[in-house]
Amino acid sequence: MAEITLAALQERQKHIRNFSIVAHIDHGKSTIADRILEQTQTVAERDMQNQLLDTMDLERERGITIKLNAVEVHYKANDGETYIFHLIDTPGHVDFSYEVSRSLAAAEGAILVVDAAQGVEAQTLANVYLAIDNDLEILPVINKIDLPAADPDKVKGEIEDVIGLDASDAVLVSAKQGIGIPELLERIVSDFPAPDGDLEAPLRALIFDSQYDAYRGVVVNLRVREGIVKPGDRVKMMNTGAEYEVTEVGVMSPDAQKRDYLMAGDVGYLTASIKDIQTTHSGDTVTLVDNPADEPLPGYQPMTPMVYSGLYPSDNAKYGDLREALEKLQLNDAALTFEPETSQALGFGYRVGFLGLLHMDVIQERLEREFDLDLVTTAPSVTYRVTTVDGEVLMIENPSELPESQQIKLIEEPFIHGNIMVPNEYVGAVMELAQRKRGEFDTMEYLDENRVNVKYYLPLSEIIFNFFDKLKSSTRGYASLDYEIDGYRPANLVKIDILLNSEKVDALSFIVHRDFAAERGRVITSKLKEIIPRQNFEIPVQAAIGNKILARTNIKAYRKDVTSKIHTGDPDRRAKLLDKQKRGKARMKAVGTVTVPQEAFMAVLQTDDDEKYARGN
Ligand SMILES: Nc1nc2c(ncn2[C@@H]2O[C@H](COP(=O)(O)OP(=O)(O)OP(=O)(O)O)[C@@H](O)[C@H]2O)c(=O)[nH]1
Repeated sequence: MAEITLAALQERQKHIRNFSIVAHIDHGKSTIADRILEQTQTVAERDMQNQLLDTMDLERERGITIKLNAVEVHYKANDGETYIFHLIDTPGHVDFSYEVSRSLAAAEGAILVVDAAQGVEAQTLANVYLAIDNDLEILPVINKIDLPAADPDKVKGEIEDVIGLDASDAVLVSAKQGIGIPELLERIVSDFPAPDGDLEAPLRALIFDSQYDAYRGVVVNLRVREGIVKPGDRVKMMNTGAEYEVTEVGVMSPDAQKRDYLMAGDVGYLTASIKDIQTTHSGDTVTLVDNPADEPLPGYQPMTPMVYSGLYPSDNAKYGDLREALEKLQLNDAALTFEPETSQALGFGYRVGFLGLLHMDVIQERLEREFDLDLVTTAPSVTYRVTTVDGEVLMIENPSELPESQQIKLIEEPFIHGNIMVPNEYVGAVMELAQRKRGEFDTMEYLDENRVNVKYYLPLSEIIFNFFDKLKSSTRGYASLDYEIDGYRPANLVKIDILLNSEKVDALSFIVHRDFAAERGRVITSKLKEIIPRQNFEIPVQAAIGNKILARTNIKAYRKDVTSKIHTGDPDRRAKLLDKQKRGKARMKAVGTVTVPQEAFMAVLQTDDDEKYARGN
């Protein structure tokens, strides 16, 4: 370390380029990242696989990026110099946009990828505005120019008209065929600025993510803004005040590589035998104990969860394990929030806040896979704002906690303002759907001669449940949606309780608009009848508002045991089915006298038109 001069470090800093890739989902971010890794020989050809930066199994299986990933790449440019790129891949789905904003805070530039055949979509806009808000230099890239339907000139026009960015010299790329990647690499060098943090200032490094490693403790991912950090330094987390001695620093390339130091401009990781996960928060600033900075860097806006759901271990003895798992996951997912809750039906669990249903799905699956837990999850709910007759204002995250109707003066629900981008011919279908979901039309803007941005105000509860799937199916996949929260609006809402064998099951209660109550009550009771296995006595299933029964059906008593027989000769298939049964059984909960499978808690999400869709009407 001693022989490295300040001038050498400054020279190195001039060769750093930190950038992120933003795009609408499926426009090709991960494929472009793969090509960059390949052409800079960051990964040997034999180790190359698709979606290299999507390291979680879940990401590969679903073909989506969930987590941001930062990787260091060395590129020898046409000017003969070698540049250090820190490439930060980000997710495209709206549920994960907080990951996008975190990665943008670590970069100076953003590659904006737009599909040459699809053009600008809703999340293209949302993500590029995040980049513009972060003062990043933006380099437009038009990808998939190999497609027969590609129309790069039209897409350039859209980038200029809709986003207001000069796209005349956008890089034309086919990530699939490797076309345009050499030009893209040169443009990264010429268009993006080098970081300019003061190397001699006290250390200030922004934590943008972290993971828990059983051996090394918390691995902190950071962007060094000023100063230098190296092993042996005593560091301090400026917000939590915790102090540690650094054991290792390094970068991901794409595997972890130790370094002697990280300096202003670098994006890398640090370990310090941090076992207490509560001390390390994304958005906190790391400084040196001996030479501390005066002020922390601006952190991140805390995320407000959009949906809440109850998570309960199937086996009550695993309650402590669930808490530990949630704490560890929170380290890696700053948007996850949770607090203890109890349910008469399900016992001890947690009310967990998510950014959307995909986020919920991902968290649930990570808890089950990475922490080996079997969970029962209750139907997701938005947060309702209730004003009582006494003037008290309550935020209700759990429908079963809604006060009795005579105590309620006003119930309000969250609304969103949505941009729905769609070809002309589907505008009618979009409006019909939005109207059916209690939407209020705002305005409509033409993107070009055959595409429109339709703007609606809609209840968040309708959006998170199944609006997006409906939107896709009624526009043959052409519509894209992005939204932001637009505050609370009063609504005529009621709570529906479900009774099994005349006992109220608190975990099955839900809140719905009064106009849809009777219909939903009917759909749900018949759905529960299908899902809940027969037992040796008849089970009445009822939906009620207060004492008023809306719908009722009966689950007949069984006559013989049908579950024990599996009619298949194939031993593999038999083993698989048995395994499924075992897992299925683990996810059942005995509620009073009735055994309720996990699916039943999600039946609430079914609406009558789901049934119609399922029947193809
Ligand atoms: N024809 C063609 N297909 C491409 C090209 N680039 C990517 N694709 C395909 O487009 C699909 C989406 O690519 P990804 O790289 O996973 O997209 P992404 O933007 O990273 O998606 P998320 O990570 O889920 O947000 C994949 O099926 C790719 O094979 C291209 O240049 N040409």
